[in-house]
Amino acid sequence: MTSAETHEQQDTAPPFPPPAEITYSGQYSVNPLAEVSFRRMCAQIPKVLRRIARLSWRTDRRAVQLLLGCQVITGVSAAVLLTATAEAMEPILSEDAVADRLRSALPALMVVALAAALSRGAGSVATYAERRITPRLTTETDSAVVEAVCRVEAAAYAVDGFSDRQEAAEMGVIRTHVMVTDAQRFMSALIRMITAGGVLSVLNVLMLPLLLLAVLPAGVGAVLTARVDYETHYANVADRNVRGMMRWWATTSKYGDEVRANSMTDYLTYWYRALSDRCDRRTLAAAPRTLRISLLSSLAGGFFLVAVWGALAWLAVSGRIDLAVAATAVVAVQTTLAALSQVVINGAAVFHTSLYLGDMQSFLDDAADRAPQRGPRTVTGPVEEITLEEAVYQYPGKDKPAVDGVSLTLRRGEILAIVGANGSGKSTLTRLITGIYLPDKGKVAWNGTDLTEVAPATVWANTGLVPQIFAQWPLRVRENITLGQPRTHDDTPVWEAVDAVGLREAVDDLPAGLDTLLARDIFGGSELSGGLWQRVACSRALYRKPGLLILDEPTSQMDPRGEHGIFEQIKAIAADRITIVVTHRLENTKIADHIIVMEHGRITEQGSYDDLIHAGGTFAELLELSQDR
Ligand SMILES: Nc1ncnc2c1ncn2[C@@H]1O[C@H](COP(=O)(O)OP(=O)(O)OP(=O)(O)O)[C@@H](O)[C@H]1O
Repeated sequence: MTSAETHEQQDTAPPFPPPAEITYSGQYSVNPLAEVSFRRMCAQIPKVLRRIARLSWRTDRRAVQLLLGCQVITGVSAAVLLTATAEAMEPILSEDAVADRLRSALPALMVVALAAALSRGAGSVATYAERRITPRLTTETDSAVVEAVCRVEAAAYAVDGFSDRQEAAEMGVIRTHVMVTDAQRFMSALIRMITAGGVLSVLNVLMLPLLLLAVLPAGVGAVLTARVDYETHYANVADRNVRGMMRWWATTSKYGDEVRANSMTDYLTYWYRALSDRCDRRTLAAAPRTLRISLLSSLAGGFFLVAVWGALAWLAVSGRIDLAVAATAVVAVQTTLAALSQVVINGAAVFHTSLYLGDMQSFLDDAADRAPQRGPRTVTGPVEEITLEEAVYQYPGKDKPAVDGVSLTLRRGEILAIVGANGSGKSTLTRLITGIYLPDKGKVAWNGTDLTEVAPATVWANTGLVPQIFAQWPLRVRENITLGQPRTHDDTPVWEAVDAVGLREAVDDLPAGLDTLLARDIFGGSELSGGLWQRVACSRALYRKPGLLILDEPTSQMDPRGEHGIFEQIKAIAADRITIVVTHRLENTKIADHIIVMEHGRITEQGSYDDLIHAGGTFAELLELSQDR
């Protein structure tokens, strides 16, 4: 094709398709705030304050005690400050000589100065205490979310909305950065408001309700705005989740070659921007609503504020309160007003936080419910036999089972090969055998014990799995091999595992041998080739010396020498364990004692290699195709 033709084709090509509309359905697609009344929303604030206090208490008791002490000092100093101001006003506004007025007011003024200093000091110490709590609280909640996800039954990943709820929970973690600050500011403003309001009520009983009316619209406005923000956030959760995943895929150096050499950059950046624009559109669509809320609440607040000052002026001018009291009232009104505004702003922030914390908590609760609850029995001793009886497994949302009534017996010392077309259920079958998934129907038993009754950790202590797609951990070579096993100071078994997969030369070539960090992106890190990574994954499984060894396409990226070495090794250690090899390279199944052929989730043929090549079935056909070049 000439370059002119290429250009012409590009000119006439249809525009990029926009990202798919991502909406998940089911119970989690409903915004939990949609039906909630304003009163119920406000009622959440004390609840969330208690939760923040509980979380903080668990994180750092002394800092919480310090924080509470500071709150008390703030409140007391606010009351002392106002009372002393009232005392100072009387002599200051009297008819005496200036020097006498100042002398008489001096003790009260000194109390004012001391109370102000105390209040400021308490504020600074409270900030210090809050800074001690916040980072650890964030780490606690963040780690709780990570741990919860790692500990759920693997089947939970396929449940509708699980990953979006995880994304929503992440927002709760982010909010923990500001939640103690918000709660602390809310509490100290509340205390200042109560004390200043109390003093004000003593001066004139009418003032407090008027002041409340002046700030209440701002409070209502702030809570309603938080509600709108949350609605937008909720509508964007699924898109943000996918955008986050795509961001990682598009920017991680592992896929950099593919992105560049296949000229994917334009579409990926367009896609990313289009999804961001979609989120922005939802956010912008909400802006007029928040503007309306803000304007209306300011208008109502302004009206009542004018009424407050008007009332104060009227009380003073009509002689209902004397000038000294009026002057103190001005200070009290200012203090109460500032405190009330802070209460309202921080109260709304606490409410806003409560929404995200609620999501986080409900995700953690859901994840706890999805943690394995299988039974207390354990797998002890060597794995002698694994049996499957009519095992069926269907992924959520799928209309056909991935494994559909498989019966099988595996005995120690045997090698089983599983073959079959893509999507025929091979990997799912291995997940059932290892107990990663429990069958919907039928039974999987290890040494005669049904896996539904066995604590899964005791099963997985006996398994070694090389999955088709394995993780390339950004850890040192040593940890990449020993990951999942108890730590040991002795490198001998690590080197044995390295030698078993023919990796010694490559490890010796690395700058720091077993201590080399296998992460190209990190300073000082190194990278391995695809085949060498696959050898690392195999050595990880062999290092475990498992009772059940499962290798799902373990050598797909290896050179023939490497592949031969691995299969020799599998044969050499097969006597002590059950071994399963999933492969499309049918030649490799020669090492197996027994081969099963899967089609549409069922076993359609089985036998030894020689049986199957002469049976004239799918196996023989696939083998012939693989040799037809
Ligand atoms: N996590 C999952 N969620 C939903 N469906 C899945 C999941 N994993 C696999 N499936 C579906 O289950 C069926 C069997 O998949 P499985 O991965 O077990 O096949 P396989 O034989 O190992 O395929 P391959 O040879 O391509 O590795 C397929 O229809 C697949 O789409």
